[in-house]
Amino acid sequence: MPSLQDELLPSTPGKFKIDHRVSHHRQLHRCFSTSTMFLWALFLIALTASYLSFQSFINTGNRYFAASWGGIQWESQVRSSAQIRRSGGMSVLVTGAAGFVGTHVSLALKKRGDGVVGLDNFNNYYDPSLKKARKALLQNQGVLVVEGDINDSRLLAKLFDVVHFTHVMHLAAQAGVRYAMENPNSYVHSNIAGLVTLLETCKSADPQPAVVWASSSSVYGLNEKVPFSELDVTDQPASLYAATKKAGEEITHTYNHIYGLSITGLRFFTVYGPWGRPDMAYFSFTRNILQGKPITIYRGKEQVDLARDFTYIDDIVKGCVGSLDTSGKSTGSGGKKKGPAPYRIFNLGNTSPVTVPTLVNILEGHLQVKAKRKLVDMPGNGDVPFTHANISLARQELGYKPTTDLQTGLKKFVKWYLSYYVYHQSKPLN
Ligand SMILES: O=C(O)[C@H]1O[C@H](OP(=O)(O)OP(=O)(O)OC[C@H]2O[C@@H](n3ccc(=O)[nH]c3=O)[C@H](O)[C@@H]2O)[C@H](O)[C@@H](O)[C@H]1O
Repeated sequence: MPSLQDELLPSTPGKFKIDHRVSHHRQLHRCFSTSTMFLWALFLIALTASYLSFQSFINTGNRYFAASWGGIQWESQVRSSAQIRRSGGMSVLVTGAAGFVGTHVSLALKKRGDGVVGLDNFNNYYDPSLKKARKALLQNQGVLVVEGDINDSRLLAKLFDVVHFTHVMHLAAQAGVRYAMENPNSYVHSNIAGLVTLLETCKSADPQPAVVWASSSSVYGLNEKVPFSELDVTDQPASLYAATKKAGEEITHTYNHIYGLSITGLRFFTVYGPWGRPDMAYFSFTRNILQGKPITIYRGKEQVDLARDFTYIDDIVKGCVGSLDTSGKSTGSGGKKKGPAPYRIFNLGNTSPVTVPTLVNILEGHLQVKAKRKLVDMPGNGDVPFTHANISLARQELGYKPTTDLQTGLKKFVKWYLSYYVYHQSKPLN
C-alpha cells in the first residue's frame, strides 16, 4: 500500500532529492487549495441560492420591500406632486391611484389645484399595463404615483414625514366579488391588514389627516328591502369581498372612536366608465362581443334577471370630492384623541337599477355587434340578485346628484375602449 508520502512524491523516485520541507509545504498547499476551493464553492452556492430566493421573493408580490422609493430626489418629487395650487386647497394621499376610481379622483383633484400623491402596488389582479397607462396619464398632469403597498408601514411613515397630508383618499383594495373564492387571502391582505396599517399611520401622523375610503354596495348582501339605506342593518354579506368591506367599516369606526380620526366610508354601486376595470361585466362583455366570443349572463332564482344600480365614474368622482370637502377634521394628535370626530357612511349609487340583459342590449347598440348570449343559473359564488341605492343622505350632506344614465355612460365607455384597444393596438388580455 503506498504511503501518503509516496502519493505526494513524483512517480519516478530518484530523479531528484526529496526535500521533506517542500513536500510538507506542498501537502499543506494542496490541503489549503482544496479547502479554499471548497469554501469558494460553498460561497458560490450560497450566493446563487440567495439570488434565486431574492428573485422569487420579488416575484411573489412582496414588491414593497424591494424599495423603489427614498432619497433626496424622490422626496422632492413627492413634495412637488403634493403642492397645493389654490387657496384653501388640500394635500391628498390617494391610495390605489393607478386603479380605475383612483385615477379619475386624482385627476379631478389635481385639476382644481389640490396637491395629490398617488400610491399603488401595481399588482396583477388584472392587466398591469392598463395601470401603467393610467400612471402615465397622471404623470402628464403632474401627479406622482409611488409604487408601493399599503402594508408597507415604513413607506407610509416616510410619505407622511415628507408631506403633512390633510386628507387620505383610500381606494387601494382587492376588488371583485367572485374572485374571492379563488384567492381569499388577497382580500385579507389588502382590505383588512392593509387598511389597518394605513389607519395606524394616519392615527400617528401629526396632524392627523381626514380619511375617506371605498366601502361597497356589497355590504347590503342578502338584504331584500329596497332601496338600500345607510340605516339598514348590514349583517348578511354574500361574499368574502363584502365581508372584508363590512369589516373595514367596523375597523374604521374603532379608529374614529379611539383616536379621533375623521372617517367617511363610501358604498360604491357597480362603478363603470372609461379606464375601467377589465374584470367587470360591462368591460369583459365588450371585449368578448368585439372578439365574437360568447358572453355568460347569470340569472337569478326562477329565471329572474339580475340587476345592478350601475353608477358612472364622473358621478362617483363628484361624490368622492364632495366627501373630501366636507370631511371635517380629525381631532387626535400624538396618537391620542382630543375630541369627537366625524364618522360618516354614504351610498354613492345611481338610484335606477338596470338588468344585466339590458346592459348587454345597450352595448350591442353602441358596438353595432350582436352578442352571443349564454344564459346560466347564477352560481353560488357571492353574487347578489340586485342592488339599488337610496342616495338621500349623500344628496343632503355632499350635494351628490348623479346625472349620467347607463345609455350615456356606456357610450362614453365604448368610445374610450375603441380608442384605447383598437386604434392604439393595445391588446386586451383574455
Ligand atoms: O358595487 C359593488 O360593491 C361591487 O360592484 C362590482 O361588482 P358587481 O356588481 O358584481 O359587478 P360586475 O362584476 O360587473 O357584475 C355585474 C353584474 O353582471 C353579472 N355578471 C357578471 C359576470 C358575468 O360573466 N356574467 C354576469 O352576468 C353579475 O352577476 C352582476 O349581476 C365590482 O366588481 C365590485 O368590486 C364591487 O365594487
